Amino acid sequence: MIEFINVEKTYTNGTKALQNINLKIEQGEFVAVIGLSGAGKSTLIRCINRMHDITNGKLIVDNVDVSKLKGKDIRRFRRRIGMIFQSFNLVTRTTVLNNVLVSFVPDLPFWRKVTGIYTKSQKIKALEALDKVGILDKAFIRVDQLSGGQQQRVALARTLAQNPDIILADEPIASLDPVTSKIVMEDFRKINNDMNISVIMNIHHVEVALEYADRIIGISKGEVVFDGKSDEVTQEILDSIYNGKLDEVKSSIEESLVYV
Ligand SMILES: Nc1ncnc2c1ncn2[C@@H]1O[C@H](COP(=O)(O)OP(=O)(O)OP(=O)(O)O)[C@@H](O)[C@H]1O
Repeated sequence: MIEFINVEKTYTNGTKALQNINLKIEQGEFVAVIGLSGAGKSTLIRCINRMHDITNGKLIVDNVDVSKLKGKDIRRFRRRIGMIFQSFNLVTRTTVLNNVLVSFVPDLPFWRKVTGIYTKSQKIKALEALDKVGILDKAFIRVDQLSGGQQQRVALARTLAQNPDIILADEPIASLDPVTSKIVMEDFRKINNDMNISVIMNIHHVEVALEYADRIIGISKGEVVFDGKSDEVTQEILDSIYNGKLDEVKSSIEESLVYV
């Protein structure tokens, strides 16, 4: 379980990105975090794996007080939390399989890191992860020959290979067209349903969030203004989360897709 208790985050330049955050997210939930640009969605997600430190309050993940972790313990903790970014973060000039195998690097002894020799069982795990997201046939293809959606699925496979309990996804479909977005969202749904991995996703596409997530957390100016089931979300609630600017958000998403 992920628990935020009176969490506050103020950046060093004085920007208060989060305040009064109180949330409990159970294992296996599929949560979408929505809100205007600058509302604090990314900050909220990135506090969970200590990419950002909280300034006040407590953040507990499976009985671990995240703020108290140090050195090796942070790295060990992060192994249980996969992170997916809008930009995929792949090494495009090598194969799909090599990109997934990278997830094992922190576990390798020094000589294996240098020689890049992975064990048979690691290779099997990597191939299984590719199979789960439906791109096993692409294992030996260079990443730069794949479409955006396929690249995001490689990133998902790389995360799955590390056997996480939680996947944090920061705008995973922001640079994908609607059809490809759907395919990637189906992967998230499958992983969430079949493997009981919690998915916490920051997303601009409201309709997609409502379709795929079980729970919606609406953030406005660093505070939670809605927390409930997707099917409880009404137009009024969306207006309060987006300060009445939802149409502007939708048209800016449509404009950005013209350039995909
Ligand atoms: N590293 C940083 N240093 C200072 N301020 C930051 C930093 N990162 C984010 N902020 C500020 O914190 C606030 C919340 O930002 P955050 O990126 O969490 O919002 P967001 O809802 O994810 O926005 P977007 O949808 O545009 O990504 C904003 O005012 C932003 O300018």
